[in-house]
Amino acid sequence: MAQVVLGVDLGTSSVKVSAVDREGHIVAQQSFDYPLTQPHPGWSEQNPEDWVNGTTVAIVNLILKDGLKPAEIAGISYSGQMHGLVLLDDKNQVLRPAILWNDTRTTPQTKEISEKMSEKFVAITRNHALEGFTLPKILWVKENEPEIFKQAATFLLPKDYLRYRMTGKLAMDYSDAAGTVALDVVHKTWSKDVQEAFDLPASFFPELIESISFAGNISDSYATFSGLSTATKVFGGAADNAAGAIGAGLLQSNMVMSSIGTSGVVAKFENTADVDYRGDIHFFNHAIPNKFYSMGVTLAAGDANSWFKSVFGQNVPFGEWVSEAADSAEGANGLIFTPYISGERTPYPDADIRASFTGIDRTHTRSDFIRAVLEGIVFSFKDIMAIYDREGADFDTVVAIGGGAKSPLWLQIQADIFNKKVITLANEQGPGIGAAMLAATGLGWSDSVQDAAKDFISFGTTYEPNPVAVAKYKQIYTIYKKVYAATTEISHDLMAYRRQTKSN
Ligand SMILES: Nc1ncnc2c1ncn2[C@@H]1O[C@H](COP(=O)(O)OP(=O)(O)O)[C@@H](O)[C@H]1O
Ligand SMILES: O=C(CO)[C@@H](O)[C@H](O)COP(=O)(O)O
Repeated sequence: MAQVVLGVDLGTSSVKVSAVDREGHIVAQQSFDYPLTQPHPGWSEQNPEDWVNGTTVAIVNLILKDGLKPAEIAGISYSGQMHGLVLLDDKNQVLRPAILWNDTRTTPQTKEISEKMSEKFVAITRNHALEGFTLPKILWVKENEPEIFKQAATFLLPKDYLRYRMTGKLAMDYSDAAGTVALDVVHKTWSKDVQEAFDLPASFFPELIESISFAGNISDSYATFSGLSTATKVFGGAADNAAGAIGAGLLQSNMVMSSIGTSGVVAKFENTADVDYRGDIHFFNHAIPNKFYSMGVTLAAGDANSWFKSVFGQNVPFGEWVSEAADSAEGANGLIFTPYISGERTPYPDADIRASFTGIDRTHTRSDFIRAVLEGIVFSFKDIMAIYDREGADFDTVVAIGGGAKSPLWLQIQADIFNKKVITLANEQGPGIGAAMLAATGLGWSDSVQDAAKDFISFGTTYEPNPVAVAKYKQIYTIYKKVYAATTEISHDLMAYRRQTKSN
């Protein structure tokens, strides 16, 4: 009987479950979409039950439609959207909708954290307290929904909640725990300083495990619900960017990963914690025990493209929509888009900045607008890479993953704007493959995550920078860099106006 592992990629727009055999081949894949609600400007929530139901439908389809036998599924692990707060009461019941990574309601709490702990906070957690991270969300509920917070016994992150529902056991892995900004990243313990500063009891913080640790078997109740076997072993799993990084083979410091999912990420493998970005770039524990990775985030990358298509090209298939940009030219004939539709994180930690098109001309066509959107997203990645350049980090290869890596045109735009070689994976599902590698390592199929990479990772096409396009993009990027400063005050005034009209 051929055994497989399941890599569950719990994304923001959907869950994707990949069944992967011992040789690293994806033998079947199923996904399920779920909604996101935005009840107020800057808010972003999901119902944790949707994650459980979506994952279960995908697993049931793997069994019923793809013919996977439950007894063949040896192990399961996860890649999860990061930072989302799932608050649980003392019976482990969900107390309110999950507050997601792209929810920016917490600006007052981020200020409170910086004022109370200042540089000590960055020294312990290796990050600034940004709106997207979990600790500010915990404080927001404490201050704004005290009746709910009074009932809260513990909290989990999205994929940890899903794992709990599949095994009945509460735990959080280090790579995701680092993104709460309540973890002492170097010492791998919940920070007592953070707990004391914000009056949070130690009992509120869940048990910490490694990404490759055995976390339990499929529970009786979930086996009945899903058709899985209770013999299937479940392993910790990782933050989606840590899982994506290992799934992209990012195991050496000469490589960076560029991920265009709902959000956008540029990440780099860090062998030790010696490098100090002073919080300008996130610094987290890796899914590989005692290794680290750094990363910067564009809050809306694929999402800016999806949003634009949903407004101006609802019925056009994604592939066709993105390909239309080929009818325009490098620099979109002088049209620049900044992708700040949900605020921004790196390098501008600014919840109230908003997107803009600059230079709209009577001659511009839809293809120019689409091209400007694709380019603006990649320019925002270039802004992240500028921090690595400033710190003297040397890399020559970019591995592209995420839904955005399905488009050859967008990949060439990345190579030309970065002026680096861009490599794809044979399958763009980096986080799902990373999750499968964690299960394979946990099961002992491989001695280490690095060892699993030899079987599980196969690269696809290489995109080389074209010198003519590189020169044009260099010129346009110089102009792009001026847009943030030029639009800050206007954006902030408009956000204040929206808040005022919403409350009237
Ligand atoms: N055929 C395509 N070509 C280019 N980009 C695409 C295509 N299909 C989807 N996308 C982009 O991929 C994004 C979703 O990426 P994905 O990695 O699936 O996200 P997540 O894991 O956050 O749910 C969409 O927002 C969209 O912009
Ligand atoms: O906030 C972050 C990382 O800090 C995001 O990268 C989330 O982890 C969401 O990921 P996707 O759903 O876009 O893959």
